[in-house]
Amino acid sequence: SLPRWLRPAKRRSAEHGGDGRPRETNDNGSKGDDTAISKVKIDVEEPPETEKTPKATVKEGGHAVPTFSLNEDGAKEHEMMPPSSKPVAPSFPAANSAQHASNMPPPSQPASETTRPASNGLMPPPSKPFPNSIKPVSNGLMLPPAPPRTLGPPSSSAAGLRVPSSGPLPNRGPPQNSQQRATGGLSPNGLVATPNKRNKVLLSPGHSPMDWAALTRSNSATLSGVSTFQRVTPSKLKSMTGRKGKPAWSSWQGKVYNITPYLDFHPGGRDELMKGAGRDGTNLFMEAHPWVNWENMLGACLVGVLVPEDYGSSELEDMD
Ligand code: HEM
Repeated sequence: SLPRWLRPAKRRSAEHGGDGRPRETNDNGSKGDDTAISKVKIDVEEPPETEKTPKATVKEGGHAVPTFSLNEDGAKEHEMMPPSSKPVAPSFPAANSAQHASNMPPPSQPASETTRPASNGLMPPPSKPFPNSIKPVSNGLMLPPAPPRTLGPPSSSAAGLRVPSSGPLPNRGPPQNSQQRATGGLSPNGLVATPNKRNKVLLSPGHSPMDWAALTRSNSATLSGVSTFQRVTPSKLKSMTGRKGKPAWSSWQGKVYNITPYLDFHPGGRDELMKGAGRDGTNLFMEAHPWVNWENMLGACLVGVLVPEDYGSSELEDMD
């Protein structure tokens, strides 16, 4: 394959003079492919003899020929080649369609490109041909970016690059996590089976989450049920069950909240929320909906902080 590359270059120089030997060179082998390629080149370089001629023109074209032959015959080899670089190919890849088809009208630009490669093609090292071959292949397999740069070819090449890049639009991962989504994800996992089922209750009118939010903003001072910040012992917490006229308190990460005002607003229902009354509700809460922000929602219901049993006065114990 390599020798072919070299050959085409030479031929190109000679051919550029304006001869129509292309046919001989075209013999390279892949007929079917040649036809396709030839078509492209033909459009670019010489409008003249259409299909049959194209083969000859291609080789003579020099630039086109080498690239073509490589593509067809040695496409595989070239595929493996590193994206080195130079531009001869640009015209080529453009012709290959992927880029051209999508972006630019081939005729005018390709011609310019072909001419360029020719100039380059005369002396240019083997590297050029590779890129070309690579490009066509690359259109399907590899990324096109490198070749266009080196060539610095016309807008068409650039366009081609742009297009492919845009084409493989980023695969976007899972949608952003929202509370709801999180719940959905959890349910499938099965770890939190119950919550997944969304055992929500029908909240009475005026008790929607929005209503709760409005309430906490307006009456924050009264929702805790206490006038001063409390030091709450475990026994005290235990006594605040929400029964016998007492409010329901529940602790979360060392903080004690009065959950009574929230009972009718709790989407999971009063009964569920009451499971945490008089005790630390962290585990229950986390099992049901770890994505819910307890502190934000019940900030207005903050009673105080938990303290060791012997921390306070005996009065607290008497409360039981
Ligand atoms: C302490 C024991 C608690 C239990 C056992 C419990 C249980 C539940 C259950 C079973 C649901 C319905 C299922 C679901 O929505 O996934 C639910 C929903 C909900 N709970 Fe609780 N809950 C508790 C405490 C709390 C607390 C303290 C808050 C507020 C800080 C709260 C806020 C919510 C919210 C906002 C929802 C709706 C969640 C959503 O729509 O994604 N819960 N809860």
